[in-house]
Amino acid sequence: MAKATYIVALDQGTTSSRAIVFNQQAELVASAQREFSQIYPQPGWVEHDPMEIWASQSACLTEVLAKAGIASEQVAAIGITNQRETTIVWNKHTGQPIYNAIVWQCRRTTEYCERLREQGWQDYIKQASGLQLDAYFSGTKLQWILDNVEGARQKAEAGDLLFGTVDSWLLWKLTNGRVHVTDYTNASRTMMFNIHRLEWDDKLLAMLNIPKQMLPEVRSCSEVYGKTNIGGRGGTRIPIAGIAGDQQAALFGQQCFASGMAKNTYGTGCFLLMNTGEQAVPSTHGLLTTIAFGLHGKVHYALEGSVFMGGATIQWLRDELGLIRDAADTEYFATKVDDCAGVYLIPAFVGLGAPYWDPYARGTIVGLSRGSNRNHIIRAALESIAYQSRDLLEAMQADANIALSQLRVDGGAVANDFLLQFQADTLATEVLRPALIESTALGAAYLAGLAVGYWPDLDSLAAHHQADRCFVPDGDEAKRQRLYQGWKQALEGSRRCYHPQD
Ligand SMILES: Nc1ncnc2c1ncn2[C@@H]1O[C@H](COP(=O)(O)OP(=O)(O)O)[C@@H](O)[C@H]1O
Ligand SMILES: O=P(O)(O)OC[C@H](O)CO
Repeated sequence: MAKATYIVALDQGTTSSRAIVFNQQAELVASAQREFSQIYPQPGWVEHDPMEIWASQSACLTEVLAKAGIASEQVAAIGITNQRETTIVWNKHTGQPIYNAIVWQCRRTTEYCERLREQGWQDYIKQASGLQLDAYFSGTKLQWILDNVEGARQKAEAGDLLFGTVDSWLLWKLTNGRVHVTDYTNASRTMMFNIHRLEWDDKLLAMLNIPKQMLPEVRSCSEVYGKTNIGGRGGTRIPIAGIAGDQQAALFGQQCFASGMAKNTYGTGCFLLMNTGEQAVPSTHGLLTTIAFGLHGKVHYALEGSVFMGGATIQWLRDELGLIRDAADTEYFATKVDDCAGVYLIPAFVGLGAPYWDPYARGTIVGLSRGSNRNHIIRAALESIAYQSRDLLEAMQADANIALSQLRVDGGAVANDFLLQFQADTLATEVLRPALIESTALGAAYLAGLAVGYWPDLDSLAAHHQADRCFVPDGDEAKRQRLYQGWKQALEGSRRCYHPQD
């Protein structure tokens, strides 16, 4: 009898690398996870060691196969999903990175962005790349490396250096330096890619002074890019057949294949993506236009809103205020009070992301009275996650003119029933939690499996999306509006509390 085969997803996140084995029913068979170092050389700067990323990711791959008890020839394909925007430059002859990876959270190029804004580039960037002019994206990070690492620019111009987001770096390592490729979703986060023409944009490259020869070739999200040898020379050669940035992979894993479907991932931050079909919808409400996936010769676009402080707000309650011992405790405390009693917490600790893009806003707690207690503050923190997501969805619906019928959710914080019920109430929309919340890894597995015929087509995946629970809105419209108005007022206050001239 032929042995069963599996798909392995490599999920390279901001704080850990993971590998997950899925079977043909899209069930999780085994997983392995390794954390790696976060490097903070200066306030606002964030780096990773690319070699540690690779070491942790390849160790997870070996470990997960051992845990699952499967031989490498039973792996039908590998899919890669990754933290996006994080920028790596390496020497193509030696395979050595020339600098640490500059992480998506790193703000070191804010001044580069200010300069580009003064030069009037903002509109062109938005029109060509779909992005806001911000240090979040790879373009200015790559420019910084070429400007600041000795000899980098000359080497890049001589064709000795390669650039990649984390997917490209892993693929290059997995194929022993043979394949230098990225996919549409990762390319669409670089601020160098034209999302309409589906090619590197010469004008943006000139603006950033980036030599084109260091960029990877851009391919679809589901095809065989190359093969990796597990078990060294002479070992089994496994196709690497799927790539997508982690938020796009989650959208795919949640099976939001049709226009108008949306998912929200509640991790450290929150990332809300809505599929807008084959049409790239420009945002006039502070969102990003990005590529959802490229498959079978077609590209689907998405509107995206990202919130910097999601579950991280809960970590702040735990680590800085000491109000809770464990993130899960928040549900117990929040439900000890009937409502927030007018207390709002605005977690603008690092400014505000979409749809406000205000780097100068600061965190506030407002509405405190003599009777306010820690339950109200904990509840306000959870509610802030839901309100920020509502801000995104309101912007999305205004941009795309689509009324959402259901929001699919995933990420660590969706274990919290209170949060999801409150989210459904404030959106007046059903919130659906799937049985398997590993949507990101599942999305990468689907993409790889589709490429090698492990799953024949999108329809064949439908049976694998199982609901765990659907949170139905309470229908109290007056309360919904009143509470949200309070949030909006509190938010305006947080934007006035610090100013660059201060
Ligand atoms: N039960 C819970 N209630 C609220 N927040 C939670 C809960 N469990 C985890 N979190 C939050 O979710 C985040 C972890 O989610 P995860 O998806 O692992 O994040 P990431 O992938 O960004 O590292 C943490 O910020 C944590 O505070
Ligand atoms: O690694 P995560 O899950 O925090 O996701 C990071 C995002 O891709 C950044 O855009």
